[in-house]
Formats: sequence, structure tokens, C-alpha cells
Amino acid sequence: MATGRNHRPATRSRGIPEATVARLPLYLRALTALSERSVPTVSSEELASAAGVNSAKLRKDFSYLGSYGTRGVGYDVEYLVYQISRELGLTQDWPVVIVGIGNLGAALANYGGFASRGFRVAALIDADPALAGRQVAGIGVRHVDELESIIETNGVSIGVITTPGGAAQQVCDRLVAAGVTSILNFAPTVLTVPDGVDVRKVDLSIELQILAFHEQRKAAESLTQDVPEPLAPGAAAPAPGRDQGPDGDIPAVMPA
Ligand SMILES: NC(=O)c1ccc[n+]([C@@H]2O[C@H](COP(=O)([O-])OP(=O)(O)OC[C@H]3O[C@@H](n4cnc5c(N)ncnc54)[C@H](O)[C@@H]3O)[C@@H](O)[C@H]2O)c1
Repeated sequence: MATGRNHRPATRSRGIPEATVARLPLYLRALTALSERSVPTVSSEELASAAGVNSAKLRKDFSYLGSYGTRGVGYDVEYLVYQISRELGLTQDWPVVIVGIGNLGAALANYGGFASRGFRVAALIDADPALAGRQVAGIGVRHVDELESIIETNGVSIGVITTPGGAAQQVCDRLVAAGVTSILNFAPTVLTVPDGVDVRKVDLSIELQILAFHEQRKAAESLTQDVPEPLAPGAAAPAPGRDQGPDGDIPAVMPA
């Protein structure tokens, strides 16, 4: 048994590094916004800035996709949306199940952003018999006894776990045994999965703890520093804030 992706190489099929894969959704989000405004082309600098990524890194990332843009014109927005969507496997619909329909599970079920990105919530599953049949986000909650048949009937390969930590491994084992090969885990538990199963872990409290660390450091620095001189005309502006997510040192979503 392996834990999450720890035993996987750092590159995906066709040699695309994991770090590039992690940035593709950032490009896609920025490109989708441009597409919605009917912007036909974008320069690497503009797109890098919109995605919060360094432009040299962006050009390198796009070279893995075989996309080099046109000098003086930039990248074709619609074509890049298609290319990145295809690379991420988003040109097909992915049915997902959410297991544990409490506060968080219900909030995720109500989030419209999954369906609009091709992730259809096929079922909501909970162990509480009192919840079975109750409508959440227009979907009837199913009892966990039905988990295996739901996975099989709907061809589900992605499961979201929002149960208490103590139930997460058991839920994960059942999902995997039923055929799920990708897990998004919100529970505060390190999951053990067989090779071939991908686990991504989301923990907002870890993100807050990292922010707390930086807040503490900034507060300590401001205590030790003199009041800064005002900027001379033409002087460089202060450096922007710390990188966010996959382009920097703080992942927004962590491997398990
Ligand atoms: N990752 C994050 O950033 C983050 C943020 C908030 C909460 N959480 C975690 O998400 C989980 C859910 O939090 P919540 O506030 O929604 O809790 P909650 O108590 O409101 O909901 C948990 C639900 O899971 C169900 N459940 C319990 N055991 C189950 C099992 N074996 N199979 C199926 N369903 C089962 C319960 O009946 C309940 O409906 C917790 O583990 C919490 O720590 C994570």
C-alpha cells in the first residue's frame, strides 16, 4: 500500500511535470475569463499576470503542450482553452460522489462551480439514516449502504470525502474497492491508498496557519524596522505579495 501520490514520479504522461499540471487550472481560469469577454488573443505577460504566474514559467509550461504562441500576436485564447481543457481531461464529463453530507458536504454540493467545469455530482452519500432521501442542492441523499452500487451504476471514478476524520479511511477503502481511482479528501486524515489511486488533500486550516506564520513574521519585522523613507520619484515600487498556490511555495491544494 502506498500513501497518496508519494510513490509516483514527478511527471505525468507525455512528460508534463506535476508542477505544470498544477498551474494549468490557473491558466484555464484566467483564459476562461478572457474568453467570456471575447478577447481573441493574449500575450504571455498578460496571461501570466492574470493567472498569478511568472511569464517565463508560463512559456515553459505551454511548451509542454506544444503551444508557442505567435510573435507579436500572442496566444489564441479559444485554442488554449481547448488545449488545456483537453490536457486536464475536461473535455469529458466526470461524475463525482460526495460522501459525508454535513456542513461541508452540503456546501460543496451547493457549489455551482463543479458542474460548470464538467464535474457532475452523481450522488450525495451519508451514513446517517435520518439524512437519506433528504434533498440537498436538488439531489436526494443516499445511504452509505448503497455506495458500491452507486459507484458502479454511475461509472464514478472521483470521490470527495467530507466525513469526520475517523470515518475517512474506511470510506476511502470502500470507494477504492468499488472502483474509484481519485479521491479529494477534506477530512483531517492521511489516507492510505493502493498504487494507481490519486489522493488530493484540501486543508483550509493549514492555509490559515501558513498565513498566520507570515502575519507573525511581518509583525516582528515592522517592530524591528525603522519607518521607511518615502519612495523617491521614479523609484521601483515595493515587491508584490507572496506567490499564491502552485506557482509559489504555498500549495493551494496539497498532495495527500
Ligand atoms: N479541509 C478543510 O479545509 C475542512 C474545512 C471544514 C471541515 N473539514 C472537515 O470536513 C469534515 C466534515 O466537516 P463538517 O463540518 O461538514 O462535519 P459534519 O459533522 O457536519 O458532517 C459530517 C457528515 O459525515 C457523515 N458521516 C459520518 N461517518 C460517515 C460514514 N462512515 N460514511 C458516510 N457518511 C458519514 C455524518 O453523518 C455527517 O452528516 C470533517 O472531517 C472536518 O474536519 C475540512
